Amino acid sequence: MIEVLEVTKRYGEKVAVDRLSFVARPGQVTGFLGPNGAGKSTTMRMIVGLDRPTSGSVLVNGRPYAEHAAPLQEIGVLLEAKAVHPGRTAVSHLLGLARTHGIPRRRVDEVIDLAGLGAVAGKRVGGFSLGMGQRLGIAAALLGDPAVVMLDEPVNGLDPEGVLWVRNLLAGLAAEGRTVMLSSHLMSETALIAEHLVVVGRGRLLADTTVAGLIAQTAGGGVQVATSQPGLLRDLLSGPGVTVTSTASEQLRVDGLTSREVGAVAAGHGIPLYELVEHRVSLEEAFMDLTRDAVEYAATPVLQEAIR
Ligand SMILES: Nc1ncnc2c1ncn2[C@@H]1O[C@H](COP(=O)(O)OP(=O)(O)OP(=O)(O)O)[C@@H](O)[C@H]1O
Repeated sequence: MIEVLEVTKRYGEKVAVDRLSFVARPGQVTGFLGPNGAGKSTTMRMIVGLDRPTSGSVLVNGRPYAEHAAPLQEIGVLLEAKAVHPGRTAVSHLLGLARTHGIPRRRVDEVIDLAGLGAVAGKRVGGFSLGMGQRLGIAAALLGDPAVVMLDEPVNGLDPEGVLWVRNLLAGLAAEGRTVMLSSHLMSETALIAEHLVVVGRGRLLADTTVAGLIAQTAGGGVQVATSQPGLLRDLLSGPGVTVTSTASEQLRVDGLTSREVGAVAAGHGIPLYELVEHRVSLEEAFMDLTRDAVEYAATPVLQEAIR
């Protein structure tokens, strides 16, 4: 379990993380989402003691990271995939890490297989592609068979097969009862992997929810209807909590009712419908809606104009 409790991190004037609280629980994948500069990496660094909160506290399996005698066996982390000596081979890098914790060679071979690195295990890391580096970083994170796995942008640089591999791997780790947390700034991709979502912007918590919850809390898109009798249908549908607007000569947009309810009213009065579409808000729209005011490096209208 990872517990982030009222954490604030300042760098001089800059507030990178602002009274942030959330819990990543065992048995599920938590997606840690936010636009660039939202404070995700800073939070992850504080979770593993690489940075100290200005205030608040962070616990891994009930204790601050530094208080664990064998931290690799508590939490496996991928923070910077390229933070490996380029002259080392994948095996020597993992063996070096394993020795610090008395982890047997057998486990090194296991994680090499698990990460699909068998063919390149004896090659120098300096020649690895970004994707291979990510796989090596994930192998290192799993080395200590930890109860908590935390990965910063794990699918960055992976091809579609690699993305699928990460997705299945993380689902498997959560199914074994581990706490899995991954950061990303891509909503649609994260929604395929994570069930629990923690969304941050400018260091603050914007949402602590599920994929379904995020969609539900974003304003719905209404129902679009096309009929030969828009006036009659409009009168029949109008009522408390329902707004009906005319969008074209035979088209209406209905807010406050489902497509099923609109269809039932039309059928009940013998009104023919040519179109009945519920506009669903996409996850990406929901995410952008939520983080709109928290994007640090948004293109200004002038810039957008210049790009056109
Ligand atoms: N060491 C530092 N000194 C000063 N400011 C910092 C430092 N580290 C991070 N920041 C600032 O804190 C804010 C949060 O940065 P952080 O890297 O945690 O965001 P992020 O969500 O991980 O972004 P990205 O998706 O771009 O990696 C940013 O405005 C960043 O410029």
